Amino acid sequence: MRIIRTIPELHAARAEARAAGATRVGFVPTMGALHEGHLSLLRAARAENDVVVLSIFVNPTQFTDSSDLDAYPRTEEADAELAAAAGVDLLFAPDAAELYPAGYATTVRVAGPLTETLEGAGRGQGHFDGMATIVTKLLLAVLPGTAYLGQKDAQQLLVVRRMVADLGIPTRIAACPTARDQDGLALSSRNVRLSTAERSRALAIPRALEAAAALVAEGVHEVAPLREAASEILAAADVAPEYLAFVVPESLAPVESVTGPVLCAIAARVGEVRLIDNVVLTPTPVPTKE
Ligand SMILES: Nc1ncnc2c1ncn2[C@@H]1O[C@H](COP(=O)(O)OP(=O)(O)OP(=O)(O)O)[C@@H](O)[C@H]1O
Ligand SMILES: CC(C)(CO)[C@@H](O)C(=O)[O-]
Ligand code: BAL
Repeated sequence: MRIIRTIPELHAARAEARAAGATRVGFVPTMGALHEGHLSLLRAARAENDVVVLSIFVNPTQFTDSSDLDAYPRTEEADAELAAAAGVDLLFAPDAAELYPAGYATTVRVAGPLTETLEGAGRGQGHFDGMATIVTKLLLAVLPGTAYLGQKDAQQLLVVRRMVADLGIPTRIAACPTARDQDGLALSSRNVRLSTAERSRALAIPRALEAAAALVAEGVHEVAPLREAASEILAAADVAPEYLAFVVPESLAPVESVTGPVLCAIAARVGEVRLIDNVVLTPTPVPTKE
């Protein structure tokens, strides 16, 4: 595995690989502090490509809360070991000056409801502006055929897909399922900042999602009772959601009943740590009469 710090070096490594006959380039963008969720993305990339590129960059422009940026875990050495073991060929780990040199002045903005609601409302428009900008820059630096993103950040996935389509970036965006700990908590780099007590309270988030999914499986399709059941579980753990949303997965428009796939998404602060998770609810088919 080669560790690469600059964009020209990355372009050269890419050209070298292509000259050697490696045509399929898979890319996994991350902010590091790698966990099994990231590794599942790398496995998907490894299975489908000749060259796997991983980027690790804690992008300052997508953090709208400076204490969140300061506290973001950074574990570069352990990350490099995990990446090499996962079969990464090129680890792109630039510093901020490489991606935002003096005089940098360009922002990529995906406008409209995809970025105004949920995470956009909670973290501010700057979050998705910073994310879209860095993902564009990373895609241009890596020029991958496929980029692998996690469904845990469902809204990010939608925003990236919109942006790639709008800008005509020739990269397929592959969505990978959310990897969870055995107890159901979605893996997240921020989980290391939870105390033991906070971590057990945080379990209310996947349990609330599971409760909504279980009710749908039992044939409850109105959102009101689903919301009530999920809210009760969160409240019992003293977790106040920033949002508990039931929305159309492609448009994020709110729904009142589950007549097709519905994204149920939660953001909640547990102690100092803001966590997100989601599940797609699918209505049970109505049995047809003989
Ligand atoms: N549990 C998970 N399962 C699958 N993919 C994940 C998981 N957690 C993160 N990812 C994906 O990994 C990529 C990099 O995410 P990132 O580095 O922000 O990790 P993270 O653990 O989500 O961090 P944080 O939750 O602290 O923002 C994103 O595409 C994200 O959706
Ligand atoms: C896609 C990403 C690497 C851009 O900084 C980040 O938002 C993340 O880790 O999900
Ligand atoms: N996991 C999405 C990137 C972020 O939290 O900023």
